[in-house]
Amino acid sequence: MTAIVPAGTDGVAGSQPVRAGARRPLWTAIARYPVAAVAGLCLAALVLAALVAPLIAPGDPQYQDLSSVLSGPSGAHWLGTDRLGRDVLSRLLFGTQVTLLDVAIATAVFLALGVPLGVVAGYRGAWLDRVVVRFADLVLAVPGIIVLLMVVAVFPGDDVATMIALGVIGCPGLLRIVRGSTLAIRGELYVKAARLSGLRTGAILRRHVLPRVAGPIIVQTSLFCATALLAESGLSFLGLTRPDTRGPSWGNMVAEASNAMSRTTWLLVPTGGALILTVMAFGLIGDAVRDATTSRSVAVAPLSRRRRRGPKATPSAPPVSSVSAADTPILRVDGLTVTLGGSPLVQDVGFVLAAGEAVGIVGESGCGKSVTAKAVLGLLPAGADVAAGSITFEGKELTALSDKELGRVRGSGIAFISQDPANSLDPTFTIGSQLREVIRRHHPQRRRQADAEAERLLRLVQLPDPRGVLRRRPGELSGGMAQRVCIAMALAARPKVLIADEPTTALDVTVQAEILALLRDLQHRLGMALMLITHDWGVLADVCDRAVVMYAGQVVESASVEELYARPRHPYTAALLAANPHRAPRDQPLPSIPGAVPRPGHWPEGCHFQPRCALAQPACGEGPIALTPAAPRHLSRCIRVERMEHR
Ligand SMILES: Nc1ncnc2c1ncn2[C@@H]1O[C@H](COP(=O)(O)OP(=O)(O)OP(=O)(O)O)[C@@H](O)[C@H]1O
Repeated sequence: MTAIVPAGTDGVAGSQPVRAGARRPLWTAIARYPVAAVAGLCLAALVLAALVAPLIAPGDPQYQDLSSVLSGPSGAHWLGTDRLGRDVLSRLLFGTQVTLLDVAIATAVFLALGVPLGVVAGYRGAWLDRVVVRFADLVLAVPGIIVLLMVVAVFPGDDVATMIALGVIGCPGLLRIVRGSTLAIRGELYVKAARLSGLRTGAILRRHVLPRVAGPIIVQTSLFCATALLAESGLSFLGLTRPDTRGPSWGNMVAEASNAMSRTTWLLVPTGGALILTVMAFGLIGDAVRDATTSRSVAVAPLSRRRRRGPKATPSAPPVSSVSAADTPILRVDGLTVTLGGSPLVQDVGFVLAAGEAVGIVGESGCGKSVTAKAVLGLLPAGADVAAGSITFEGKELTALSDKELGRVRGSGIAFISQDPANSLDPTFTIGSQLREVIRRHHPQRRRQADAEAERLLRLVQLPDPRGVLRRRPGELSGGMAQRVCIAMALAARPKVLIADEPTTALDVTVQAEILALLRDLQHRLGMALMLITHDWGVLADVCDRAVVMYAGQVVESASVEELYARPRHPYTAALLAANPHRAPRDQPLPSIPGAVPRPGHWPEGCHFQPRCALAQPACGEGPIALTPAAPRHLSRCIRVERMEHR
């Protein structure tokens, strides 16, 4: 057995952070680009000038002083006058109002279509994604200028209609970028962890997805604003939008200046300069946000994109019984077969978990341990389905539940902790914020109460300085601390079953021992059932009461841990135990099992282990072998079980 070091402070407070540096807020990151900051200030000044134009403009923009036409800058007219003697500064200020309002309309439509459609398509996937992508392809395929001219023809002089059309034409670019970013974020472990902790889709999108796609959205928006500004000016220059008689815009001021070009070139300077500077400001802000978001992602290191959410499990066929009776089972898996593309990933898997019991699922890599856990959580990979069998939690059939109902069970009934704590937490938010949200999701309460509960949970998982930890971001925590926070989050809803998928794999040895001791302690104190996935017999012996051994998608043996250690009744268990470094004689080479676990779709007929088994005989390959009692509360899937007894 592995010696467990009592939980202490080693590897908790003193360990090195998992990632260097905390995630900087976007605005702080942008502030590092002075040119962009100046561009931002210029834009802000422009918006302010547009808002207060009636107060600061020297005169009426339409007032004609025919005694002073085409005059240059003077004390009376700071920016001169046009061909009708109208004050250029006043026209520029009022024109800013019109032009910026038009740009704002187009941008609002661009954002209102691009962001929600992109996020929903990327997050939901399936048919919704296909419909949204087809819509984007369709809009992209239609030449934008033709659409704009058609709108201008149908709504002559209506700049609002033209700007709405511009927003629609521009949105597919944004939609595709947001969709792509959301697709990547959806696969992140912390999004999966948020789903497992029972957070609603809206809350996940708001808290975990939108902040991460904000950078690309701002970049695209600033570029679109520049395009909309040029398009608006171009169309009004051509006289295709709002006529000059309804007030100036930058476009019709440029048109006026070009008509007077043969007499003076000055008229083009104020409006042309304002246009160029504004387009440049949008571009510079876009560049700065892009650079800032890139450097932020580099600072926090790429997150893993491993497991994706699968479709809802389909109701199963009648169960094939392959489990022993146990005291008040809280979780019961019976005859479970999961297929992917018609080929089984796990087959006829059965086991029970009694309330307050710790059961270990053990086996080599690729035997189906994680697929079984994902089936229980209703989070199978895309394309995988429960083809047969039943999974009941407190007597409720989970395979028949809707996504929403399963969401309620996840987190509050069955919680999950993964092997990758660092990536299970959203790097953008503080630990306090993430923990508080999960607490309030399951038990609505005031923020102050939730803060106190968060602190209590961090104390429960033996984190020193819980208040300090609540203020930190995941990047500032060591691996051991991050796993303790994940455990605290899993416990927030007071679950009855905790599934831990190799929870110590990513941690160093001392911290591994501390986390295992913590899990065992919590399981006893809270009376929670624990399903621990591991390939380490030492871990199993330290934490679990019973073990379920899996090989090539099947349960091949299940019994109490002591019984398995003392009297394994399946050659695979015996071979695994013999290869266990904790039990092997020191001065002899460690025995290994010849060959490798066959991949799904390549399982042999009959016993899946027989090609690697020293006891195999022709009958082992003749047909399916059932999991049958080999001793009281001891099941084995082997027809040579008697031979095992006499070894
Ligand atoms: N999304 C997927 N697509 C295709 N095959 C998959 C997928 N997920 C799992 N599998 C296959 O299913 C089998 C069981 O995988 P699973 O992850 O459950 O194994 P495991 O026993 O948990 O191994 P490990 O200890 O390495 O996590 C493996 O052969 C794996 O390649």
